[in-house]
Amino acid sequence: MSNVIDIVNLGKRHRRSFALSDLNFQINRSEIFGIVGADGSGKTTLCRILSTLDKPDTGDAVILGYSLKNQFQQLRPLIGYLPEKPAIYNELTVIENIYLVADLRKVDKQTLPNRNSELYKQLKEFASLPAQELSGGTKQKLALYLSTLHNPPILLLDEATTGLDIISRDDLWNNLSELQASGTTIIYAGSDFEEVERFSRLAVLNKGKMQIVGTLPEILTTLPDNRIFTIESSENIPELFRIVKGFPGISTCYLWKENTIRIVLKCGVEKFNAYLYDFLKEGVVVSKATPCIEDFLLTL
Ligand SMILES: Nc1ncnc2c1ncn2[C@@H]1O[C@H](COP(=O)(O)OP(=O)(O)OP(=O)(O)O)[C@@H](O)[C@H]1O
Repeated sequence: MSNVIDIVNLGKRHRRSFALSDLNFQINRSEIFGIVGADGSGKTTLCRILSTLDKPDTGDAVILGYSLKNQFQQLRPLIGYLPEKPAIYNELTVIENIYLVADLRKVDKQTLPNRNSELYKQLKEFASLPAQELSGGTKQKLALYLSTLHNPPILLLDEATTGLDIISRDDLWNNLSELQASGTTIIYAGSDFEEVERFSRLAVLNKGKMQIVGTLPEILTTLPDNRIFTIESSENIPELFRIVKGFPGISTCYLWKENTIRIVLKCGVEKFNAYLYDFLKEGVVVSKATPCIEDFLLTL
């Protein structure tokens, strides 16, 4: 598989501290590639650099054969970017927003119905509606259309499904799958861990550093499979949480669902069970769990 993005020693300084340091990885053609990390891990900074809006302070990325640092003008038409807060003119209608961006991108308006045609069809019924009257999901569809109407081979999205309901999310992902099938390379940055299964591969960022790159199963195999457990109880979860957290062999401990705590242990479960038994005689169920991305991120 050929790579379309080759990131080499990439770094970005904000004031005195590094928001990104020494990133190295490749993204292949037609991947849906995830950039995953906690808030503040550097996802937006990386998206802004890859979309040519910001320049790196160290290193470079070669995108479709062009240097990000030295040839960003040639790169701009090849990249679509859907930022966390898309630039949509609320007072303008859907079609006015589309025409405005078409003019800026020097795209012939006659060709618009053939560009990302399925999405165009979906938006057509709202053509004369001011953007401010659109639902969240339809507004995000408009934002996606605006960022792809110049048919970029690379599309970057930052937290694109945040705040959307499950139906709008699925809709957006269907649109992205269609773009991928037509050859677009998609890079999706987000902190919603439910989305990770949609990525062909992902890079995990932690405080601006690249922690790991791989498929989800590859990343999860780095976790100690026999040391991840859920603890369920029908009562006083905050007190149970405090007790569990006090166990010296805990690597990670977090609230998983309303009445379930999830843990990653540094030691065998027997020691943990013995510790727990000293505090609570009954009503607590400890079960082995299948590793998930949250276990990985919270163990960092
Ligand atoms: N313009 C800026 N000036 C100074 N510091 C900045 C600037 N932009 C980002 N930072 C800092 O850089 C780090 C990375 O921020 P960034 O927004 O890239 O992270 P993120 O993973 O996208 O977070 P979030 O998910 O909250 O948007 C943070 O510590 C942030 O405070």
